[in-house]
Amino acid sequence: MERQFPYKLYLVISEEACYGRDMLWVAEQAVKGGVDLVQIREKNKNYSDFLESSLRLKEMLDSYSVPLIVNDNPVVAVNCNAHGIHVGNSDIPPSEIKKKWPGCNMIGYSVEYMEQLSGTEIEFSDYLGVSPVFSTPTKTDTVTEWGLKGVEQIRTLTDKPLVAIGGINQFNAKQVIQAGADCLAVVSAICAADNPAKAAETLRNLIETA
Ligand SMILES: Cc1ncc(COP(=O)(O)OP(=O)(O)O)c(N)n1
Ligand SMILES: Cc1nc(C(=O)O)sc1CCOP(=O)(O)O
Ligand SMILES: [Mg+2]
Repeated sequence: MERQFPYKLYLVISEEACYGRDMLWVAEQAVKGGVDLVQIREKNKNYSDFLESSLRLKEMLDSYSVPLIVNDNPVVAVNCNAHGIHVGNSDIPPSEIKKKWPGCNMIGYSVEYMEQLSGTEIEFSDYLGVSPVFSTPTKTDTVTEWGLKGVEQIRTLTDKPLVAIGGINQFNAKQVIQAGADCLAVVSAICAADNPAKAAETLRNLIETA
């Protein structure tokens, strides 16, 4: 049985997404509200700034026993002793990550095409990002808007844990879980909220009662 995935609410965070608020503060509030997995996703930082932010975030998250996932960059991930990495179709594939980073605890892999589900990379992945469930201004270089029907369909085709991402908020969270997602990943629903702790708590309650 594949679906050993204890995480339910996944914060994907960057400095940019916090609109001038301290990223560590936003992340800590989110964890207090119920986030149980965090990904640092810095698309515009150089290596040393990305690493420095990751180290600071990791230190804070360690005090709550919340794992840190690094987006895209295995060197940053290894050097901040992250729990794992998330990669997509333009990144180093999961099979290569497994070879180069044997100590990696978790590899997330974005699914943008149905064909990926019958490919070999899936076997090397610990969860699949359903990418995106709904189109979102936060990330516009996406392919298929899966929608709820897409989540349902993917659910029938794999036993891998499914992390839904893209346009998820308090108004659709329950439906996305009911469609078959194991975990919801959000950027703006928490990072742009006036009260990130409250936003996380609301989402977490919706997930738990879906
Ligand atoms: C949980 C989760 N799912 C999907 C993605 C997207 O990854 P990717 O397709 O590699 O795109 P970028 O995030 O690198 O722009 C993700 N980051 N996290
Ligand atoms: C990081 C990311 N990946 C996506 C994908 O579809 O793979 S969508 C996305 C951003 C999600 O932001 P928001 O919660 O603000 O919609
Ligand atoms: Mg990527």
